[in-house]
Amino acid sequence: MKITVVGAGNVGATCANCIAQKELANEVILVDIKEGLSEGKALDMWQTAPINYYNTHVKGVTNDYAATAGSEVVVITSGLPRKPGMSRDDLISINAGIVKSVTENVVKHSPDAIIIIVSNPLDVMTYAAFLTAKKASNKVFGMAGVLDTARYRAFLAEELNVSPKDIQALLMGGHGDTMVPLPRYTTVAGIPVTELIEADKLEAIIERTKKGGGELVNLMGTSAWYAPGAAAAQMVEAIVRDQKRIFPVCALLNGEYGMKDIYLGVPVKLGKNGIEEVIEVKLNKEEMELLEGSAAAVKSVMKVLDEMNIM
Ligand SMILES: NC(=O)C1=CN([C@@H]2O[C@H](COP(=O)(O)OP(=O)(O)OC[C@H]3O[C@@H](n4cnc5c(N)ncnc54)[C@H](O)[C@@H]3O)[C@@H](O)[C@H]2O)C=CC1
Ligand SMILES: O=C([O-])CC(=O)C(=O)O
Repeated sequence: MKITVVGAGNVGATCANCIAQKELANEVILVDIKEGLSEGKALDMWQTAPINYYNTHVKGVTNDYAATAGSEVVVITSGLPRKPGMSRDDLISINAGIVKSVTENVVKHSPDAIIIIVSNPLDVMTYAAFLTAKKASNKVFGMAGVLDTARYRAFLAEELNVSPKDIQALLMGGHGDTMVPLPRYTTVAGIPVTELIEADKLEAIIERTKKGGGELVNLMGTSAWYAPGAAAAQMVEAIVRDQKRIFPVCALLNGEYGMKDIYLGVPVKLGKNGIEEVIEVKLNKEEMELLEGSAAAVKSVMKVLDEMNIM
């Protein structure tokens, strides 16, 4: 079992480290364009193996896709992160070209790989990778919902003073400020969250979740990496261990939720075949309107991709 992570920056290195610590593969290849960066980070990680007690060997390479050949899962994190004052969508002109060229290289050497996109703007970059890879959409999808629900669950756990392990939640839509946390599908050990928290406090948590990425960008001057890296690794785990986990994932819709030809966050079943099912939960009128609003925001960024004419 070989897994590749492209981009040895903050998110990619964290993701590779999580994959190694969970022993999800014999070998993890970490790729970057910056000479020495992936080699150095991989060597540093490998030196934690005797301390953290794992066998997975992380190897770093500079732009050498031959070393990634035969990977079963590839996580693409290469691209610029945003700075304070920017939106994720502002990254499109640079990141679209990066995601396209990286995807071409990945597919050339690992034609059967399942590809998970992390680069922003997430929904549109995942669509770009799908167009480039020319693979079935169950094998090309994006990570955002696992992270966004983790933020939502962490905020709720803190407010309610309960274990984050006991919070189950669903969040749909694009990975932007229009994302749609769903209180009707949020429980604390099976208890509807609305029975445990005042409406105004829940609303404040929903608003904080929607802007959760921006909160961290403002604090650090660049975007988050611990939770994003761990979230992508959790998706890899569901695939390589064929766990049939239900996660919100950025998936191509083909009529589900009345939408087509758009990548959007929806609940799916993840297993060894990648997306094994897109789950259609019942949404009420208000929830559906929010999801449609989020889809419209993603479509407006898809238009920019179209205008750039690089796909
Ligand atoms: N989907 C999500 O929920 C999240 C997405 N992100 C996105 O992930 C991306 C990476 O973020 P960070 O790791 O913080 O950035 P970073 O700047 O720390 O790392 C990015 C790495 O990509 C490398 N790179 C650039 N072009 C490349 C190419 N053609 N081939 C290989 N490597 C290349 C850079 O050299 C750099 O090391 C950003 O676009 C960010 O917005 C970040 C957090 C969450
Ligand atoms: O906010 C950003 O730019 C990075 C990201 O997608 C997140 O942390 O949710």
